[in-house]
Amino acid sequence: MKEQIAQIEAGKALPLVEEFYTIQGEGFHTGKAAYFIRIGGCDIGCRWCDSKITWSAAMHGAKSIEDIVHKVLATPAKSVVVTGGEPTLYNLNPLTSLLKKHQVKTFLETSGAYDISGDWDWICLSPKTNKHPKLSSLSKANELKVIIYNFEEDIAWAELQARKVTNDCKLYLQPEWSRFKKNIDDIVNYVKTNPQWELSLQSHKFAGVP
Ligand SMILES: C[S@@+](CC[C@H](N)C(=O)[O-])C[C@H]1O[C@@H](n2cnc3c(N)ncnc32)[C@H](O)[C@@H]1O
Ligand SMILES: Nc1nc2[nH]cc(C(=O)O)c2c(=O)[nH]1
Ligand code: SF4
Ligand SMILES: [Mg+2]
Repeated sequence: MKEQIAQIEAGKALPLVEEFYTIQGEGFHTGKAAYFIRIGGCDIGCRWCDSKITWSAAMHGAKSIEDIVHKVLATPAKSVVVTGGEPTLYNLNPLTSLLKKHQVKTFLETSGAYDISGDWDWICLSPKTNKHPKLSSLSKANELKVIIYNFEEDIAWAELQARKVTNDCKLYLQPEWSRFKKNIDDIVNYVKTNPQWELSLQSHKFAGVP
């Protein structure tokens, strides 16, 4: 157990919830094949989180990064999406350098609430009102993806965060899944009026894939 904790602290092993090869369903890279690594542990507590199973890291066994990458390399995947849970709770330097050693592109999904370790080809930051993103993380984002649950208040939150990212950061509004029907018309109208924003759908859920 002590050895496992040391391995996790060093970023040599990570609490793995699941791994799967699928299609990136959301945001800028939508539609491209990608291998997903979902890491356990998150203390942010979004009430609509679709991955609540990840919240307790202790429920998920630690897996060595060599074993994780070995499974990636057994597929034709050219890119890996590291998600969670909140993956930035961990030291991601060893995992990303091993992936890059094998010419695999590294994509991150994060709330931005913690410092970002690792070497990333693409960072998707989805800011949360429960625990605000760090300015240092916002400045690294290639993509800002704001979830719309309460339309008025979440749009205001989206506009506030958009002021803190770089000029070339892509801006997405993504309907919260359970309130899709309630909010989609307002989101579409907002994008038409404010075309700096784009619509991101969770297309994997429509396609029925993980
Ligand atoms: C499960 S989170 C894990 C990564 C990180 N903790 C985060 O929140 O960005 C992955 C992505 O799914 C989004 N998401 C989670 N639940 C959702 C829901 N019910 N509807 C739409 N998007 C959701 C998050 O905002 C995030 O962009
Ligand atoms: N297909 C698919 N695309 C995704 N993009 C971001 C996801 C995530 O949970 O981080 C996700 C996911 O869970 N599945
Ligand atoms: S930050 Fe991400 S994983 Fe954590 S509760 Fe929110 S959506 Fe879920
Ligand atoms: Mg998901």
